[in-house]
Amino acid sequence: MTPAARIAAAIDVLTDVETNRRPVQDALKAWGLAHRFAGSGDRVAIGNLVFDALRRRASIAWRMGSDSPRALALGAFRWCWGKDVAEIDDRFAREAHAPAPLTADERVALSEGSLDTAPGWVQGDVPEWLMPSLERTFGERATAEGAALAGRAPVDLRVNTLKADREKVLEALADLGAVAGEHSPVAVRIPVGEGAAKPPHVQSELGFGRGWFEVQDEGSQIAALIAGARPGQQVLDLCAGAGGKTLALAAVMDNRGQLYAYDSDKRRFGDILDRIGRSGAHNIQVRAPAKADPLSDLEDRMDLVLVDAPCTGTGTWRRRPDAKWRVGPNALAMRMGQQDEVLELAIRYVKPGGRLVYITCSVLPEENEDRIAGFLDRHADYRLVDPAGAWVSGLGSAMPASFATEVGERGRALRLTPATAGTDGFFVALLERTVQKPAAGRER
Ligand SMILES: C[S@@+](CC[C@H](N)C(=O)[O-])C[C@H]1O[C@@H](n2cnc3c(N)ncnc32)[C@H](O)[C@@H]1O
Repeated sequence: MTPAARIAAAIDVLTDVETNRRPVQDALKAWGLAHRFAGSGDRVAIGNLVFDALRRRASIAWRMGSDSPRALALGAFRWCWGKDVAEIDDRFAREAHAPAPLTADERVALSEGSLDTAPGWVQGDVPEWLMPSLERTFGERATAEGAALAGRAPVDLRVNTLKADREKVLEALADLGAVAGEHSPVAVRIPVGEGAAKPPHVQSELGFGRGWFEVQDEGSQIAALIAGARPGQQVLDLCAGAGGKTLALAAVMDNRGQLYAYDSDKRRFGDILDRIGRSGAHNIQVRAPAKADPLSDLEDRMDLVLVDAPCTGTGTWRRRPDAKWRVGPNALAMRMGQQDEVLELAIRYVKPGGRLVYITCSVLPEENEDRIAGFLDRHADYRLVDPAGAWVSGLGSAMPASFATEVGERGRALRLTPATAGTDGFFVALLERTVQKPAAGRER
């Protein structure tokens, strides 16, 4: 397919996403099934253009004076892929299956469209209703943080230290341009290309089948590394999903002790058993929800309970840009309720002196600092542990000061973002249950 025909296809896919309210991956798949002649390079290019258009939807719409699928695709080609109007005009005139020629208004917008007078939420490509929350989190940096969340994300791998070390993985993936991650000592990063560049398919590498590495954002790795799991401990991953953090914890525990992986929705386990098999971890028990409480034997016994809470996923907007424009106030309120609920569930299992680690992949204070402040108000027998010490023990380096976030007057938690850490957005609060009984009136 010609580049112009790919733009036409991207317009079709964006139209499908808009009119049928379809997830973008489903719309891309449907387009592929209906256009079997398209090669893999075409599919990647069309997908890249669609994702870029959604990442920068607000700023493109502002410059184009329209948020139609055509305006978004043209704008992405212009501002995300760096093509000028002359090239677009020329391609549309010459190439087969091109979209209709540019109108005079489109030509003006594409050559002169500017963000100089645009509000912060447009410049940062964030939903307008969330701007106050982002300003609460980031202050004056809200626009820049939003813009960083509107970029493309690299492919991050976590080296599985049960089977390999970082040197070995770097060597095996040298052809893909793999480099060591900046913070996590077990991170390998494959930088993302521009325009129509194909992302690496790391699952077809031999090292993947051998269990040498897993795909996991460096921020998610850091969350697991600072949680404080130790070999020989009893650990519960209460919101395990497909086991991304479970596997990272298993590697830290070096196959010693016991790790329980639970999720209230068994469909979320996905391929967790295959992943565990590949990883060489022998100390993981997966426990599925059942009529009789499947976790009752763990009460008051866990050294560590990890709560990787359900959240709006605002920290993963680079990877799921369509979710950015779909999330609304009701979804946020629902998540906050679930977060309180799962924290209340988690404390059943933490032993006196044990640790409760709360994680979200969100940057909204409503899901992070507010939830933890509320939790600490309700539970006098918990205190917040500063992440700087945990960072030193878990990562073997000093935590950059800008990664700390205040939880009211209660202490500090960790916040990572694409702008500050080059990772997805993550929040991690380390909570410790005191050994003493709580004061009267503040029972758990
Ligand atoms: C952020 S995802 C977990 C991702 C996973 N830990 C990983 O690293 O790949 C949150 C998970 O929490 C689960 N969940 C939500 N409420 C829960 C509850 N009350 N108890 C246990 N799991 C819950 C959801 O089903 C979902 O799979």
